[in-house]
Amino acid sequence: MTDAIVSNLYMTIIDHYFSGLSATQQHQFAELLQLYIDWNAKINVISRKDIDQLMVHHVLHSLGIAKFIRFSASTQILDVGTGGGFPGIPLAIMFPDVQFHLVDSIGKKIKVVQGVADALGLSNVTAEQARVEQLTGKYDFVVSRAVTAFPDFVALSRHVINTVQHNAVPNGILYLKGGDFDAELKPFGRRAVVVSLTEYFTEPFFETKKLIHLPL
Ligand SMILES: C[S@@+](CC[C@H](N)C(=O)[O-])C[C@H]1O[C@@H](n2cnc3c(N)ncnc32)[C@H](O)[C@@H]1O
Repeated sequence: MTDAIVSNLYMTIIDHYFSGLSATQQHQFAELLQLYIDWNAKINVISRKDIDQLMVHHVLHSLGIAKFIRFSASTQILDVGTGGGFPGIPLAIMFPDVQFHLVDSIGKKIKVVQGVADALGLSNVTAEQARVEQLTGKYDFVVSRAVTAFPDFVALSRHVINTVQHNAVPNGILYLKGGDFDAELKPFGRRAVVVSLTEYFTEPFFETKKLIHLPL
């Protein structure tokens, strides 16, 4: 199959789960595969075996957050440890009226993120090489996937959460995580809400995948 055909097949998956996308959003999602193939050849941000699974393992996985919450316009989001742009880039396509700041401690990853955002014309995305501990700005939500153990992640990033609420869901951390992490959630008791992504998506990949929401 050519990459163009694979892109079209993937678009069917996105359309299936998210109806009503604009032509611009459809075009941006369809462009992702080729953009990541091209960038990944220069700077490795997605494992070579996983690039074939980009749309499910990375794009749809990121969009699990969009099933949990529809961010209101002008919400400010920080993606911590974005790597090649996940979950921030798919969410920025999904919510063009929401502002996304994507940070990673490794500069070459931010180069990829900036390249992808520029190619897609994502004017709601900024990207910065930084450690979250150094940031002084405030955000309604921190989104993230696969950065560190959850308690450590909360300790590193809780200082950036804004106390003024703009959304139906309380401000806080939205963290995508797989596997068994019950022990990691113990310190937060019932405050941490865990949703299985199988509630949203039927692909077997999501059988072990969860979203944690910690209001802060
Ligand atoms: C396993 S990768 C995950 C990348 C991306 N979130 C994903 O799911 O594809 C973890 C990333 O977190 C970044 N990172 C780790 N600690 C960080 C910190 N304190 N501040 C910012 N980025 C950090 C690393 O540089 C790395 O790119």
